[in-house]
Amino acid sequence: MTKTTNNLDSCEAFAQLTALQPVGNLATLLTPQRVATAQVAMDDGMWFNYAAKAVDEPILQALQQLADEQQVVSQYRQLLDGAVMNGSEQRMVLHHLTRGQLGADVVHGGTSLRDFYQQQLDRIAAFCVQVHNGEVRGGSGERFTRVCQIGIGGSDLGPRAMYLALAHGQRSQKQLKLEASFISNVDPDDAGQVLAELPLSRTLFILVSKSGTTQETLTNESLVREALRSQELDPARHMVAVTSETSPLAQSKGFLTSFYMDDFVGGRFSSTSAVGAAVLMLAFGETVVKEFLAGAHQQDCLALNPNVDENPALLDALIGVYERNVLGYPATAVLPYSQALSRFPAHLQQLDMESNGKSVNRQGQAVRYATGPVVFGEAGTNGQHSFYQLLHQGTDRIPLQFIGFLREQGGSDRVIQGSTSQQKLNANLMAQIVAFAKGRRHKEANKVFVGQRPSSLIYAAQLTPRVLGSLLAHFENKVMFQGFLWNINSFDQEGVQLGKMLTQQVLGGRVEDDALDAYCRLFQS
Ligand SMILES: O=P(O)(O)OC[C@H]1O[C@H](O)[C@H](O)[C@@H](O)[C@@H]1O
Repeated sequence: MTKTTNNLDSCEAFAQLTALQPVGNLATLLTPQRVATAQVAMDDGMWFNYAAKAVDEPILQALQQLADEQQVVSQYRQLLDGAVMNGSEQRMVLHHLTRGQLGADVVHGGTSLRDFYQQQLDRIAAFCVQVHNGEVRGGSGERFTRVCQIGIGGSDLGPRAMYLALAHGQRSQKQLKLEASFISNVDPDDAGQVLAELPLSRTLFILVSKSGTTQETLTNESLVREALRSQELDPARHMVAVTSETSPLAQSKGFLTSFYMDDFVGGRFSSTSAVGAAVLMLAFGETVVKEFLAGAHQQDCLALNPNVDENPALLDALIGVYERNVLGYPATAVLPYSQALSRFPAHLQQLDMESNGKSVNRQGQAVRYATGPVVFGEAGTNGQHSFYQLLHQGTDRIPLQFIGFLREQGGSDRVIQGSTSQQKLNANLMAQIVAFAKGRRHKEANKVFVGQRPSSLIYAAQLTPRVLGSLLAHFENKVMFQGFLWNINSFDQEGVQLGKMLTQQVLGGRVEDDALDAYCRLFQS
């Protein structure tokens, strides 16, 4: 029997890990020397620093053994080579291939899928040139100056977070080609508000849906088409589609052109496929997107290293499993000290919680241990004035994932009252790490900080396109490794289906459940 199907609680290394003495005092562990050395290079001057994590040498060694016993890097290699890692849907998992080849040539239906993904990127690049130079124009003959993506879940969160992460920097360097907006929610106020602000005759819409069947997206598509028609604009000259080749959308007419992904790229892992590339290339051009993809590919390469002290995503994943399954922490907070990453926590919520929010293993049996944590977050320092109270003094201990940069993106930083805004931002970040770890004694009970709140820090000189790609892939790979460690399928998402089915009953007037029927009556008035 192969080891790759082992549950976490049947691993010898997990038993050893559980038997180890936890770190007694994070405050004393956090020495200056540890701050300077407890880190793993992520390349491009980027680091994963785990100095303020409650893991000492024996724990790290046990984590290495756990990674070895669960053969997580060899599972990653199998995934890269095109093994069916999404067993419940009988699918390969190929998002890494959208940004480079690391394993065997993966061929499906006679086509090399690396070639397929690259061709789609090339087609998008060629189309973007035509839009940018005015060869492709809107129905009234005007040049496109805006782009608006219609999509939800993985067809919104990642691309939107990536766009927002780069827009200010690109705008300040006068490199922003088209400003982007997004419509996702089926709430009519979402489309209503975005459409009211857009110059429709100059707007190109990208309809993004992998399945081509998502209710919210198709509803919003209709609203957009109606809005265009109401201004006597031909919707077919204002809309492109991004979808999987097998979806109903792939057959439909009424688009300037269509770009494709396939069933082997999960929605939440699709930012580096045509799903993210279309809006990012329209907004920033091909060079920026190539840099972004190169950063992601670089992390994918690092993730092949079996040594945890040289593989940041694996180390991050293992520490997360230790905190979840040995220390029993229920959640994790993502705290980027960068306004550009304001939607990054929202993307990670889907990435992590939709992937690892599972209770059965890959053999379909219930697991008897905790899997994915609750993930939430907010850009610093905004979070400090909101939920940090609970993080500092609440009854749950919640591990923290800080992200920070030496320099801002926009070049507008200036000294105000003795320090620049970036210096203030980073002073807050550093202060928080130490406050969380070390706490403070006080004679008044409500002013005591017990500390012992672990955190890690990813930092780099600046949030460039390449660094952004690295960050994205780091978390994708962390989530993947955690799924392997927990022996769960991180690549399906059945948890969304029940609600969808009941929604259809409500809309079709065929409600079977009496409580749901009662709720329907509440909303009738
Ligand atoms: O891209 P689409 O097929 O429209 O799917 C959009 C989203 O909806 C689904 O309900 C899934 O939970 C998500 O994983 C997916 O990203």
